[in-house]
Amino acid sequence: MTTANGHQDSEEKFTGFSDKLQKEVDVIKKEFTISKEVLQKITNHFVSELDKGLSKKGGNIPMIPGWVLDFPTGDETGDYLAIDLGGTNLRVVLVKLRGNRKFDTTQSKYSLPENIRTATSDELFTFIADCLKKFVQQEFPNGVSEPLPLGFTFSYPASQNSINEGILQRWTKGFDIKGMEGKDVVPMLQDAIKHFHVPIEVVSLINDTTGTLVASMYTDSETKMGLIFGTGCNGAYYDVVGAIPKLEGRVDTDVNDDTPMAINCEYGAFDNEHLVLPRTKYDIQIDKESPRPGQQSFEKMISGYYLGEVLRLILLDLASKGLILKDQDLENLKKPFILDTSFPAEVEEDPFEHLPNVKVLVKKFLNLDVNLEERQLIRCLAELIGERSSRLSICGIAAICKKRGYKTAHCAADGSVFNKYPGFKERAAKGLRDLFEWSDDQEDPIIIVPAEDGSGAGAAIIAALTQARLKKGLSVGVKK
Ligand SMILES: Nc1ncnc2c1ncn2[C@@H]1O[C@H](COP(=O)(O)OP(=O)(O)O)[C@@H](O)[C@H]1O
Ligand SMILES: O=P(O)(O)OC[C@H]1O[C@@H](O)[C@H](O)[C@@H](O)[C@@H]1O
Repeated sequence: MTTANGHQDSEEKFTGFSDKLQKEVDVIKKEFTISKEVLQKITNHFVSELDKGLSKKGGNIPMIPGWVLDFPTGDETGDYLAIDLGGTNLRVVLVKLRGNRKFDTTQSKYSLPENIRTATSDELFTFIADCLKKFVQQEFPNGVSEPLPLGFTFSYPASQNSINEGILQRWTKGFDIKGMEGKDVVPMLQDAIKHFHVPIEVVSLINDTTGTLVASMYTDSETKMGLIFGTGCNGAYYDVVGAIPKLEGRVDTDVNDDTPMAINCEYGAFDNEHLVLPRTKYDIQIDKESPRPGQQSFEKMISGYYLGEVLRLILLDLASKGLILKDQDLENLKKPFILDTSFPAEVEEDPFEHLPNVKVLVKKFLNLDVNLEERQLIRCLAELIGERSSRLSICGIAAICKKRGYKTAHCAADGSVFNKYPGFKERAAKGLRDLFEWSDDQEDPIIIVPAEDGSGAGAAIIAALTQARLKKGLSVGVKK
């Protein structure tokens, strides 16, 4: 019975799905559940793919040398600007490195304009330069005596022959700005900054995971990798130059086999050849309808840009079979990407048995009225999608540990899915325990910890490391 305020009263109990719906749920549950054995199989293939990415021949995973050739000491100092062009926001950060593993940051966050994913490159860099101009005027009202050094965090796969270069390999996360793939984005930013007469010099281009790695290492020397679970997914770690065959003969004389080299894995591209990941028909449809079909297979199953879309496709599928939402207007449900990942996240956070918050959420996002059975279904699907994302996400972590032989590690993670998706942290830790078969009575030797601000402080520290190398006449890229 429904009470006056539209909520189910406490008498009504959920007694299970109808037989036909239960059958569908059982199939979906099987497809979305990742067993320990499957985790282990995926991870072993992941290790060989990381190796392949560093080979001269290459493989699915780009494994991009990031030209960060030193570990942070924690004593770097100075004022640096950083910008972070992510999948959802542009952040501008002023970082004051204090040394002694301490830094302060001031930041402003600007939502990316709605159309930015398909705008022109001029519009993108004008938007960025305009945000920088506003920020510098706000933070330095009396102007600056010399151009501010800037670390540019560019969260897309960009090849680098040096630290101040970034040739966009391909767009990800639904971006499709023409004329930028294959081009160096650093001069594009520097030209826009000059055009707006902003006193800034772009010193380095980094990936947000490289920044996360370095910033977290600055404050925690146990850090072994930097990870992002946000709009997209990715990881960075330090290898050594001698273990990177594709760099053979390409480095300067001041670099030897033991020199550290930060690697931006770009592992969202893992298994583009579809050998091990258990893709469902919903994953296949998302890939087919994306601007870059065949790319970022791993990312499209686990990251923030897509989790809401997976849920939408399943609901639409079950509605089209007449199992749910009968006689309702599905106009909104038919709109791609109408559900961002905050939707399944908030569904999972509804603490009440009758899921009243789910009712409100579905009305708000989809303009649909859902009964108790449909609310329970949405909850069940959100949990399956969230659990699959968390468990698959640890395969990249485990693969880096196996490849580098790390028996213990602090894995520094950032991004809204890691920070805000309910249960992500616990589910990921459980996935690592399952995969490595650690006994329950021991402390987890490999743990995922909250990262420092990689795309802000990390970019600044890398700019500082780069300036220090240049001052000593050391190389910051392939030999001239
Ligand atoms: N409560 C939430 N739980 C999980 N994911 C969320 C939540 N809110 C937003 N998101 C997702 O997080 C992504 C934004 O990630 P974030 O790390 O904040 O930005 P960026 O990826 O640009 O660095 C979006 O895809 C969004 O759908
Ligand atoms: O911080 P975001 O926007 O979620 O990005 C995470 C990852 O998203 C991937 O799509 C990019 O190729 C990576 O470079 C990036 O690190």
